[in-house]
Amino acid sequence: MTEDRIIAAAATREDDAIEASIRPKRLDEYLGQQPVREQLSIYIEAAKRRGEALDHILIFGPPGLGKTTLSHVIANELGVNLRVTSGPVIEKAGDLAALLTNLQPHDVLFIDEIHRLSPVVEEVLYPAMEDFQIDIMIGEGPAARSIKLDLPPFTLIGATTRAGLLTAPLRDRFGIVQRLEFYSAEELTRIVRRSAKILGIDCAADGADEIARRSRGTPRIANRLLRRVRDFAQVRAAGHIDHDVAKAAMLMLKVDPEGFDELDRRLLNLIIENFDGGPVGVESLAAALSEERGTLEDVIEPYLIQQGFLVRTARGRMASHKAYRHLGLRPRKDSGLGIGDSQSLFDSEADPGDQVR
Ligand SMILES: Nc1ncnc2c1ncn2[C@@H]1O[C@H](COP(=O)(O)OP(=O)(O)OP(=O)(O)O)[C@@H](O)[C@H]1O
Ligand SMILES: [Mg+2]
Repeated sequence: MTEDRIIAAAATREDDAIEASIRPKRLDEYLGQQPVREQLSIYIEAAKRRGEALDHILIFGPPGLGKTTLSHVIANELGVNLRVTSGPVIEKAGDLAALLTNLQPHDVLFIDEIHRLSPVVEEVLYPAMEDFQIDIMIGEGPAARSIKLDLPPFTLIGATTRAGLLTAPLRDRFGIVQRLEFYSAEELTRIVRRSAKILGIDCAADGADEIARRSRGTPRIANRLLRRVRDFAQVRAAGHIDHDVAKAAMLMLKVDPEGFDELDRRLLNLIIENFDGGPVGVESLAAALSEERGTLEDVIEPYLIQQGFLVRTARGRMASHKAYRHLGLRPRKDSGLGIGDSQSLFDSEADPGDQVR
């Protein structure tokens, strides 16, 4: 199952527990994502100078890249309260109304998984975002009437792994849209070193580098691998992590030099062996892997695509030459797919199987 993956991008309970100590609180501790940081620092400063609430922000990107962290950072930098909720948790329009009417001026309301809001709740959000007003129904039956309530000016931050699943009217109401990208190995090295320092882990520069390079561009995975390598180092290397110790630990964890685990390799193998290198539709792939389609698309695929191992084409997924080589196989002569053919991560229009959204 995906939850058991050492490199699973979704948060586990252990992650959450350690979270409090290592989650960056200020913009200058939020490493990487340079363009996002630069823009946000300007927007934050400008809103503060004008004494206004910051415009609504939509943050999207694959799991574990720092969406939740960034919203905490934004609220901190603004010096306001952060109220946290998520799309599936807000069941009724009244739940959202209660949250909104309890905000202080300029507060941040963070809605995680905002693509999972119910349509009724979303309707309430539109005037709230646009005019800081909501319409609520008082009473029942013939005596029922609707009244308008004014809200304090606030900032809504919505996070989603799939911007494509948002309805157009909701997406249009965000003044600021930020997409998080996978982190470079250098950025992840800095994140690993920072976390090691906070957690008191003895980790040499080359050890941090090795962990970073196998973290699938994802800070959450980097932090988790750091903890697993620490366990290994404590038992086998007197607690000191260097390049060789990190490498040996990764071998035990079955995380390969590209940061792939067995599931990644199984996916690539499946396309190559069972589907002749592709193209194969995402539904067939998910079924063959016994994984949810959503997990395949949100968690497993994005990094493989970004790194050019997997290619999204109009007719489905294909394994690239890079994938063949990584698995020690010889590319099919006619497959003709180099990395250059890979499409951007969120450009999913090309796959007919994606049009369900
Ligand atoms: N830019 C960053 N610098 C340092 N650490 C980071 C950064 N971004 C994220 N992290 C760390 O990575 C972990 C995961 O981040 P976060 O929970 O914000 O991800 P997310 O995008 O909200 O994931 P999900 O989609 O699962 O909700 C946290 O431990 C956080 O401390
Ligand atoms: Mg999150």
